Amino acid sequence: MNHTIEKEELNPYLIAQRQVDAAAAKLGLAPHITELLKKPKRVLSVSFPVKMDDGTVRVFEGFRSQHNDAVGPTKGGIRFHPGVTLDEVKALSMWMTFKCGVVSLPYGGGKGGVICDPRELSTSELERLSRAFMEAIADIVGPERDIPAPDVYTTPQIMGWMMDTYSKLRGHNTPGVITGKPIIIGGSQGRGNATAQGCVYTIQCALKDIGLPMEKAKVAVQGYGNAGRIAARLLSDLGATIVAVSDSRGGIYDPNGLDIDRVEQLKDTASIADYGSEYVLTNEQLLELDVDILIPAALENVITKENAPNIKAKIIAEAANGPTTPEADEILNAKGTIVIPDILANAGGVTVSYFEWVQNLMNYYWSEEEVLEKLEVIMVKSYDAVRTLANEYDTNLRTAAYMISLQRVTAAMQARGWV
Ligand SMILES: NC(=O)C1=CN([C@@H]2O[C@H](COP(=O)(O)OP(=O)(O)OC[C@H]3O[C@@H](n4cnc5c(N)ncnc54)[C@H](O)[C@@H]3O)[C@@H](O)[C@H]2O)C=CC1
Ligand SMILES: O=C(O)CCC(=O)C(=O)O
Repeated sequence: MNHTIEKEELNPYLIAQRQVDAAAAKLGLAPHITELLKKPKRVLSVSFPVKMDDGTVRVFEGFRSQHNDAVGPTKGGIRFHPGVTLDEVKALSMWMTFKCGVVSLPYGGGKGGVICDPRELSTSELERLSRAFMEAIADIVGPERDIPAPDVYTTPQIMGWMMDTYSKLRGHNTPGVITGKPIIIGGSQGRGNATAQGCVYTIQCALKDIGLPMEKAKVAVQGYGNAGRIAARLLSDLGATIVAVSDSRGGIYDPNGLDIDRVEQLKDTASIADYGSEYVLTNEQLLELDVDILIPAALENVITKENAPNIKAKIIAEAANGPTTPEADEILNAKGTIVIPDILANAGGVTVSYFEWVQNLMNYYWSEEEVLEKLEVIMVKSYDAVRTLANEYDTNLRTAAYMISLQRVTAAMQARGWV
């Protein structure tokens, strides 16, 4: 008997390349085009010193990957996390290219990351680290080159420090170098909620597809930060029942629905675990709950071939980037689970980042209503286009989303005479 269990590939860069291969094969793309789409155009790796409050100096390592700029300048967030790797940042930059393609933004994809744990740093250490990283990557970013934004454990305040550093280096105010800034220095109305709001628009489309009213939907959310916390709030306001949420320390579950006001208050003042010991569950258990909608909104590779067979949700809305492995995807597709892929489900963030950049370049600012109205049009139109193509090619939403993007980026590369 053969007891060999094949180990699942969890390197996000190799996973992103497999996703490109799957869509490229459906489109019949030439091998050299596929090869180009599977690698970043430019990667910068930096080490830089930061003075700690106790007088010592620590050296940090960070990366900025620019995947493809055929459609326009590269765009994508900066992650501060102890688990950041070069391959992760490369994958995230690829996903940004295809995300911008699905929602038709005039951008390519970029991403940055610093290996650090901001939860262990004081505010002044975090400020020095943020400014030092921006200084280290300043030569390759800029409003017409590559425009960063927030991602895991980075905030509007960090974007503000980075914009200030870049502006000082250039000798003039340059708000368009980064998005997700505080409103007072050129941030956009609606950017704070945008990732979650965009995700909610796509969930509304998917609920229509399966004929389930929002008021009857039970939801579990993994990750309680910018994407997950706001998604839980917005869905709760629309009448859904949020039965479980979690953060890096674990989760809470009440089959009758959590009191979202109380959860938010606990997150701000103590820990969500203080909701009550009888409600506590693990991040792994949360994924397998009997819910209608599951929103992974934390990190990569949480839905694998190990737990995919036990997942009961009818809809998985990937607020996080890369939460589902290709093997898990196959299992979920076979079960008929609707997986709204990351490059569509969480594209609301970069869409409003685009609006922020446009406002910075015009120096003319829009109301929150204008922003949300424009965001909804883009998200619904993009979902419909992906759904239509998926039906036409008898494939899943992820492959269809990639097909739309790959076609767009390929057309841009051809128009420039690259391929
Ligand atoms: N912020 C944005 O605009 C966008 C974020 N995303 C993606 O959404 C995901 C979350 O990002 P944000 O909400 O911005 O980050 P965040 O830093 O605001 O929140 C992250 C949340 O995840 C939790 N978390 C961390 N490790 C965890 C673990 N192992 N298990 C469960 N929870 C864990 C944290 O406690 C925190 O609640 C990431 O995959 C990010 O790339 C995607 C598009 C845009
Ligand atoms: O707002 C942006 O430019 C990008 C946000 C981001 O990093 C993402 O969509 O994964």
